[in-house]
Amino acid sequence: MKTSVHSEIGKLEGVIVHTPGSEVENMTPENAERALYSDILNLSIASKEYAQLKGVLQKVTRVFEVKDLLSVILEKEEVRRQLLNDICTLEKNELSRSLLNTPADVMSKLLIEGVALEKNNLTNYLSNERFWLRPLHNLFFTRDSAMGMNDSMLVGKMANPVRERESMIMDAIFNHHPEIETTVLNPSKPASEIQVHPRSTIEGGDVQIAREDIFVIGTGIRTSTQGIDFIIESIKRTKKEKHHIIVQELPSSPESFIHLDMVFTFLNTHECMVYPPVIFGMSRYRTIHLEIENGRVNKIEEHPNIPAALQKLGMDLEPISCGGHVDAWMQEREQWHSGANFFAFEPGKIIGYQRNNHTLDELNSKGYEILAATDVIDGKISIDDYKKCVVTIAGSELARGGGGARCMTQPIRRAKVNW
Ligand SMILES: NC(=O)NCCC[C@H](N)C(=O)O
Repeated sequence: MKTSVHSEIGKLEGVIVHTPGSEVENMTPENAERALYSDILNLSIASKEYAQLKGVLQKVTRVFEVKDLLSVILEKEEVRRQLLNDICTLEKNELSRSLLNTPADVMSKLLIEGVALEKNNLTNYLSNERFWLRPLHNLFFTRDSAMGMNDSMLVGKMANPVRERESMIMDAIFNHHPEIETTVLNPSKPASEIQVHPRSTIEGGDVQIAREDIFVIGTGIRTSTQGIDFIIESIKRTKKEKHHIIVQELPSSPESFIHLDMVFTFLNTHECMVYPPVIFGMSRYRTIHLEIENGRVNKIEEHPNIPAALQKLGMDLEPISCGGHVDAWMQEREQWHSGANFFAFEPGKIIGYQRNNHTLDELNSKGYEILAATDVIDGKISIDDYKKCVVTIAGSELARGGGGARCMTQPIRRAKVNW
């Protein structure tokens, strides 16, 4: 499959996900924060909820699992050696011979779920660590570790060490999987002529492809301005035609504002979801438009907000309020549980959490039919019968991990949009 992501809403043709496994439970309240969770999760409940997301995706597109993709590339001796070596160097572990010799599918599982620390010497006996290789608690948020940008896959440069192995795995998959054809752009392995600032970080939750020539990117605690400068440099070097980057500054707290997609997502050709206090509130969080053409930045100017900046570029978007438009408390409560984090699998057809009632009522008042994922999966209703709909998934446990439907999906191919 050739990767191609020219929008946030084009009909989905391929998506990478990760079904959560034991890695989401392998933490205590004390280290949940280190794992970047707001709470600890119960896997058996999370699995049932996740099955709803995956079940809906399987109805509409081709779904790839990270674990399977990884198993395939680990069959190649030089790939497994290189990847394990890179991981051990990064995580300051000695290369494990026994891990290197495990079958590909077992190794894939271990690289995701972690390897327990053997209490076989004094240091290990006294260590407070439970794992020699830590579990990838956040892998089910596949959105963040790599992102489709037109015909390339940009590998994330994660802001927190606990997520760095995720982007290494994605880099290896995109470079070596026989079924995926793409150009990989990786700020950790830049082309020789591009300087990457040591403070560069980029996570997919912040990067949105509004249109082939317009990227909307959040900057805050996860994606640094230096990370966005890397994207600008790459565009300068590879594209002659005019491209636009709209940068949205984000608050650094609470943790529900980590990524742009927690406060702003595209829903349709003419509609977007917004968390009003951040997107429209009187604040010091600026919206900055950079225009790039013929290898240089032509223009940098500020706009009142993202929809206003997009309107100047010919994209007229009606904002729909997360939490409804009446009560600021409801907006705040529903944003906290990823109420603005929708995933579009076709223009006007989106997936989101069932729990955010006020947001769903607001969408319904704008013509979105509310469909239960279970009914879609069971074939009781067909998505094709609706022009606009929101398919709702259960999300009591999943939301505690800190993300929603957009965070849990990494589209690699979408059809072009008929604007
Ligand atoms: N795009 C997103 O907003 N992803 C959610 C990531 C949540 C995860 N616990 C993290 O803090 O990285």
